[in-house]
Amino acid sequence: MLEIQINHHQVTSHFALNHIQMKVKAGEIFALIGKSGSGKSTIANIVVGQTITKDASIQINGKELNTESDRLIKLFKEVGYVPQNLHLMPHHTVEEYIQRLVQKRSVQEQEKFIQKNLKRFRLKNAKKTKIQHLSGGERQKLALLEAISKPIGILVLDEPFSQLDTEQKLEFSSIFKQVIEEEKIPCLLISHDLLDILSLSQQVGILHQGKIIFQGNWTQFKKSKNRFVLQLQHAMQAWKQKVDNLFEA
Ligand SMILES: Nc1ncnc2c1ncn2[C@@H]1O[C@H](COP(=O)(O)OP(=O)(O)OP(=O)(O)O)[C@@H](O)[C@H]1O
Repeated sequence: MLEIQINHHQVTSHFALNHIQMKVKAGEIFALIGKSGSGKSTIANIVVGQTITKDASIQINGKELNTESDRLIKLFKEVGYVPQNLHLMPHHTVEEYIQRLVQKRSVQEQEKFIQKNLKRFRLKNAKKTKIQHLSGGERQKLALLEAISKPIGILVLDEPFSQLDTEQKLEFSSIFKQVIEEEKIPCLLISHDLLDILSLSQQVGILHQGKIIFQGNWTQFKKSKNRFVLQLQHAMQAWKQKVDNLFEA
């Protein structure tokens, strides 16, 4: 279980996070959505330990990460993080890159890890391709693979869909969901587009000007009369109507 509590975090004189509370169970995805500038990346950075704040608590199974000593580390040790801008070494092939992730293991274990994950992440056909020549979807899959290649207690992804086309989004979603379930990790997923997280997350939180103005499961989302949720529901219905019209025509 991941428990996040950020009481107050002042970013600028005009912007602060206030009263943020989220709980994510093992194997579940909590999708945090909000418009640009609502504070999503600031929350992600606090949860992974890249932004230091004292008035916050980040706990994995009751163990506090946000302590004086852990705040000195650039990224909390138990955290897997896929940032918005990926930093993958461009001149390695996919296979070399994966091997590098597990180079401390025995040769046999390395080979087992490589074969298992080339299959699981559907990267077999790209194994000899240099990272600089990969598609956006392949790069995103490799970044996720890297994040889970060490023992972690939580996983945080910041806008993983923003560089992907529709087909890549669908493929990445399905692999991502399967990996989270298999690894049984609580996951915080940051996104600005509700359509990307539909049927992917168990819970959704809506962030507005540094505050969470709705959080719950999809049944609660459907029933909610919160004005921000209603706006999103209308947008979704409009999309559905467009798709229906296209296929009925
Ligand atoms: N290092 C910084 N210096 C000054 N202002 C900042 C800094 N980081 C964030 N902000 C401000 O804090 C607010 C929240 O930014 P944040 O990046 O968390 O939003 P976001 O929801 O992730 O936006 P986006 O979807 O565009 O990435 C914005 O008003 C932003 O300008």
